[in-house]
Amino acid sequence: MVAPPDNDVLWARALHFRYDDGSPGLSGVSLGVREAEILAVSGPRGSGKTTLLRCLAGLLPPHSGEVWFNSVPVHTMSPVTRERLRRDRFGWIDPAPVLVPELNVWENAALPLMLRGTGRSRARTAAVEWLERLDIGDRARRHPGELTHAERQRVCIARALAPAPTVLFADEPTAPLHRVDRAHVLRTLTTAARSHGITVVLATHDAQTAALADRTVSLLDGRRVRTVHLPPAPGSGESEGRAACSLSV
Ligand SMILES: Nc1ncnc2c1ncn2[C@@H]1O[C@H](COP(=O)(O)OP(=O)(O)OP(=O)(O)O)[C@@H](O)[C@H]1O
Repeated sequence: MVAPPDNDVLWARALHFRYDDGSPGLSGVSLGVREAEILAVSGPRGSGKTTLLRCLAGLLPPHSGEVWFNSVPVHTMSPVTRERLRRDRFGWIDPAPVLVPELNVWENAALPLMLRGTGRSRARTAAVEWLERLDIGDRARRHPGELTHAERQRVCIARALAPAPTVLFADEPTAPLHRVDRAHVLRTLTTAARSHGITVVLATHDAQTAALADRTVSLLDGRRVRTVHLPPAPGSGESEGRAACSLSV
């Protein structure tokens, strides 16, 4: 095993993953994520973004390849150790909001902190602070069933940020939001990450969202690719746009 570079908080080498039904999820993806970096993973639907995030977060063990977190191998960890790593160091935002219906909004947002052992009162303070930053502080005592879909997603984002994870995996985090809402929530998320030194791995198929990141890696059919914009063909007008092609890297 080759140890990863010191300044990469996450490092993956030659990840391969195939689903039980034979669908190829990843075919040899390597990448490094630097500390406090916001890295966008872009690509069309089905290109492997979710699969890559799940492998990096220790949710899916790759069939081959390596994942390292802060120079510690994740791919050889026992399931219990990986679970503890996810609980204590990682945050996760899904494209659709999933909350515990029996708990109110602040209890939902405080849940990961309480699972880490933070007392109820401190956890509530931290959760409410994040709910306020995301403009839903006034819903803190409501239950998820009383919220709109977009409000529930904001709660999920507050829940992921409240414990200040070392790495936040955000899989299309603003998919359920309207365009105006989306810009505000993304700005809150990226500003929070930058001010707290949180590393973010953000899956998105939206170029505007990817533009907020420090760097983008692109996937196509489970492989990393580089998109090259070709100059317009001689004689064609600018209005016809520019062709692009993807090269495996
Ligand atoms: N649970 C699953 N079982 C079987 N195949 C799957 C499963 N999840 C994903 N796949 C397949 O693996 C490939 C990569 O899917 P993945 O969800 O990682 O892509 P994605 O880029 O995140 O797509 P999207 O933007 O639609 O979420 C696709 O061909 C997909 O159909």
